[in-house]
Amino acid sequence: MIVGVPREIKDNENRVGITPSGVETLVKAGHQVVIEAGAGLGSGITDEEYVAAGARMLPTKADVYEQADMIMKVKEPLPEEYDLFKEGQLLFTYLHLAPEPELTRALLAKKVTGIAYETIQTNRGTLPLLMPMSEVAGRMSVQVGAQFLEKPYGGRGVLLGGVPGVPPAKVVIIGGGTVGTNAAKIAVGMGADVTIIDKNAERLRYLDDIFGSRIKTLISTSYNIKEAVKEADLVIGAVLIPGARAPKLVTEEMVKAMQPGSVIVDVAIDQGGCVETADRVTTHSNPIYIKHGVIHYAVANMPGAVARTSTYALTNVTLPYALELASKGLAQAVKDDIALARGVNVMDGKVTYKAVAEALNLEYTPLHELMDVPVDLMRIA
Ligand SMILES: NC(=O)C1=CN([C@@H]2O[C@H](COP(=O)(O)OP(=O)(O)OC[C@H]3O[C@@H](n4cnc5c(N)ncnc54)[C@H](O)[C@@H]3O)[C@@H](O)[C@H]2O)C=CC1
Ligand SMILES: CC(=O)C(=O)O
Repeated sequence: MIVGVPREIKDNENRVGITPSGVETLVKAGHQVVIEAGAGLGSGITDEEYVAAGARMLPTKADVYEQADMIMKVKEPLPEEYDLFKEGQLLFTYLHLAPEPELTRALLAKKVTGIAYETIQTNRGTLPLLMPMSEVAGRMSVQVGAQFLEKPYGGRGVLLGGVPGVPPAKVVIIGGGTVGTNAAKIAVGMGADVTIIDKNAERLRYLDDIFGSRIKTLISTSYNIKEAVKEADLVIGAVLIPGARAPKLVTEEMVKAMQPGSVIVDVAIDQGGCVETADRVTTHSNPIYIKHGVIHYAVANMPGAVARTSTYALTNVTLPYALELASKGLAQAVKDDIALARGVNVMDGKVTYKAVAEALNLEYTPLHELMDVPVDLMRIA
């Protein structure tokens, strides 16, 4: 198979879909890898390193899309890439289709098979291709939140850890999964007063076990969220229902009740955001806006800012699946690996992931109607 890796074009997206080590693995398995010139530079990887590992560099993105059977990248394609899709091409990347009707339409029209990193899910319910980037974004969320709480950045002028004689800042994390846990690690380390809210009591029990008395936990109800958010200096949105639009748990009224200069980092913005007033996606170039006096940070590719770390963390987990797809072909790969099958969001002009179809009000075609996969594919043990 020819695997193609284009350069990322989202604002300040410095990650790349493959490393030289990944190129070597694919080439040794008998595949060809074509990479857009300069694709790795943002992550500190030169064209020469790719060539030494066995890749062919191509001058333009169009060349890569034209030659590749499978496109392997990081972020969802942007409108200028839609015309480059080839019918039947495999697209292996983060897709986040629920808030992206136009991209979904383009993939359906070109009959591209879109395999979304973020919905590949094991039988235990874990999301192995989302996890490393959630670790990065969770850790970053507290870093950026602490920065924007500083007065010169428009914040309340509050130091996360406080100092002796002055209490620490209150950090409220909504969603205690990978992002939430990693945010809590950093916030606790900085000495903040941390509350984690989740709908899953088992998860809260686990977090209570690992953090002990250094955090407070709250079950997710609208009342608890309202009371916690009112007092918060920093709110971190970290909920996820795989594939679906994020539920709007923090309402505009709750945001109005926050102190001016407090900060919201809605990490879940890639799935539409869990804060009602996080009504637009921001970029690394222009990361915040202010609404009701509260700073909103809603960057959908946070790990792109720490590209070197993130590229290696991401490709550690994507490569084994890419190798399965390239070596076995789609049909055999999804038959053999149910986690990978759960990643198929669109194929043959049909939406094959239920939460995406529901979010976009499109017809849903279960994958087992198109491929040899179990009828109860989405049943998580
Ligand atoms: N903006 C960015 O650059 C990045 C965004 N993300 C996004 O961050 C979000 C969170 O990802 P992960 O932590 O990996 O997901 P996860 O699945 O590990 O955790 C999500 C948590 O949300 C909880 N949850 C679901 N509904 C809830 C509700 N109504 N109230 C309270 N809690 C609820 C779940 O119980 C779970 O513990 C996702 O949308 C992910 O795509 C991840 C990485 C980078
Ligand atoms: C998860 C995701 O969307 C990102 O890492 O950019």
